[in-house]
Amino acid sequence: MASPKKKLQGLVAATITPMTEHGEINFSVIGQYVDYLVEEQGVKNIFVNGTTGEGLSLSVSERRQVAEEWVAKGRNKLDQVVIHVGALSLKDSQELARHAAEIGADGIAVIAPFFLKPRNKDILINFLKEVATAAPALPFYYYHIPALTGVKIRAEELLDGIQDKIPTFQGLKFSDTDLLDFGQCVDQNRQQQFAFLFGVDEQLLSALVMGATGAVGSTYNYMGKKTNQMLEAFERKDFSSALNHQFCIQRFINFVLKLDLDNCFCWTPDYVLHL
Ligand SMILES: CC(=O)N[C@@H]([C@@H](O)[C@H](O)[C@H](O)CO)[C@@H](O)CC(=O)C(=O)O
Repeated sequence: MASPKKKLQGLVAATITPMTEHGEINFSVIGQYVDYLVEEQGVKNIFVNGTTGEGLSLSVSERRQVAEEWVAKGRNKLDQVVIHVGALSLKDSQELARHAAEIGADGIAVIAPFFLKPRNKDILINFLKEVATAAPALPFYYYHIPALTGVKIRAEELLDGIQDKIPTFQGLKFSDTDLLDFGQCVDQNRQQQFAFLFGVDEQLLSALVMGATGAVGSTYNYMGKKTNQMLEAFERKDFSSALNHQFCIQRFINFVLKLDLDNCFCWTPDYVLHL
């Protein structure tokens, strides 16, 4: 079984993929980006090529290069670099999983295929297993984001017996607001050492109460420091302060939502600069 250096916990920034004005990846800023996360935001884990990183809009070649650059620039600075390798093509996904292992990533994550969707848990597990098998030494995370994939198979159902099928399964990245499903994932797997990573930044405090062990999100790129204050308050059982931090984060996110930005889905620091 894959054994990570240590369990993935705390904040994980879902990184933006920096682009030039000509639509090419701007590799030159990734080193500075790592330093910014670590030094200014106190965030030492990253999730690359996910939703925020627009991994599914990049070519396989671009995804490989982006992953390589983050791993290289994060070496000896970041704790863990998880690469999202989900794709509609199983072969692409397997190639990206193998590549993540070769370059020394700390884990891989996969979303459900979202065009010809798996009709049930077994079909989805089989797909995930085929990808996980391509990187047998890497911790594997399932990335549950039903609002975007349209795959509504409950995470709780998926996790039932998952390590029998996917021995490298290490945790769940849960990007959904269904706290019943999330809570039951935690409750029914207390004997396991899974990472339960919540992905709705504006509701993280509720998920901490349910047993989240960490969080993956876009806003930790620039509100990592603030969110870390909330995690610290929660840890010392100062729930009033934790709630104040969460409300502050919510006010920001609510403000951005009200901007009604046409076709803008990513939560980039540009928004912050406009505040
Ligand atoms: C749909 C979406 O982009 N969700 C974000 C959240 O961090 C989200 O931006 C935040 O909660 C604000 O709504 C993350 O769950 C996505 C994520 O972790 C990723 O980029 O892979």
